[in-house]
Amino acid sequence: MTEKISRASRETAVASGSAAAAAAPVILSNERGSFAWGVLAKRHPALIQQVRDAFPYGRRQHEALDALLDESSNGVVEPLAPEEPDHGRWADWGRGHFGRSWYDAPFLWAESYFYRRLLAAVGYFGTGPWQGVDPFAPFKQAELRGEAVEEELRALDALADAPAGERATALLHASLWGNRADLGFRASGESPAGEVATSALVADDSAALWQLLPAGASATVAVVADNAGRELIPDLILIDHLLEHRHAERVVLHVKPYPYYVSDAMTADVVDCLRRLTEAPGEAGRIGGRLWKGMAAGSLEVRTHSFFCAPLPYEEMPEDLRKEFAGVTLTILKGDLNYRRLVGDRLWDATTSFAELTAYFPGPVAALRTLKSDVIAGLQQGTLDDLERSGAAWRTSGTHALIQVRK
Ligand SMILES: O=P(O)(O)OC[C@@]1(O)O[C@H](CO)[C@@H](O)C1O
Repeated sequence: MTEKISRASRETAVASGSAAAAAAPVILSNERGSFAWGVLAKRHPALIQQVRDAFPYGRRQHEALDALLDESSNGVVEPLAPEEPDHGRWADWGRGHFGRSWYDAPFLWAESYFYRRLLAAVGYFGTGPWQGVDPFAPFKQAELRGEAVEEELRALDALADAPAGERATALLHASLWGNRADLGFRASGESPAGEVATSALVADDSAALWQLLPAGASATVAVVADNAGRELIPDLILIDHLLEHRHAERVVLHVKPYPYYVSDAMTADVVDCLRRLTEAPGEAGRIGGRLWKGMAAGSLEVRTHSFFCAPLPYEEMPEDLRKEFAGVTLTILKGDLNYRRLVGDRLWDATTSFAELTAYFPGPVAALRTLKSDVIAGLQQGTLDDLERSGAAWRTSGTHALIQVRK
């Protein structure tokens, strides 16, 4: 099966200095059969249904969900209600998209706005009884209680006595492939988290990553988390390894300030994962205990920023976040969405240099991502040729992954 690549627009390209950006169109969702189209046409309606089924919402929420389903399927983009706290910000970000089809807006914007509107529909920021109730919590919790997590935690016992290098690689890969566990995929019945015969790294700069973090160098590492549960657990285990083996003296874990992209991690999810770890027997429990203490001691700190839920590329990050990333030894960005925001949600020529695209980033940066959307850069020509020849849906199915580093 060959992939139908999303349609893209040069006109909607955001201003960017590089010539490569000028040539790489922004991804839209209006190409029927493309990945982006499928997200809006299938994944979003399925998600509305799942959220609706997961809570005993009242009439008001059901009506708002009906209206969102209708608008996003058949209508034009409507602004956020004036009483929503960030109405002004979204009015700015959405200029040019309101009154037009959702499918004609940049994919990144449309997806991001969909999640914001879903929160509005269920009253997440309202003053009523559903205020602050994460509509995705039941899915996250079920995953955390599931057999897969149980098994992954048990497997840590076998790794406890492995040589440090072997353990480091295994934990880095666990964090990387943990990104395949994305509840957004499951909303529409796709399953990148299943058994994958063709798993492969399309780029592997892990040697550069470890070079940036020699043991004992008092490094601070920023980890920008992606999904909760099955991804955040291995992220936390990797963080413990960095701290234990003195690759980092301090780790700052950045999470979302509110629910986003179904399974994205917030502070509450960090707490749930730490609790899951500490309550586990064996090595998992020991790791959980160390991390719990690390939070109190300041070697592990959780932070959040509204920019993490903004429909913008990292190139447009605000000054405070820029300073934050400039001040650390390495920033590790987890997941597909962070990758799209890091390099720009565009149809790059897949061999465009990753280092050039991320030159604006204020410090060394590593992307750990399974491939779940059309965006890809930094591939060797030979790798690209092999992937294209395979005929597989390698860009979007989550069967492939990458570790890319810009020093
Ligand atoms: O950032 P994650 O969790 O790795 O992936 C999120 C993600 O798979 O969800 C979208 C579809 O809903 C994709 O476009 C995408 O990037």
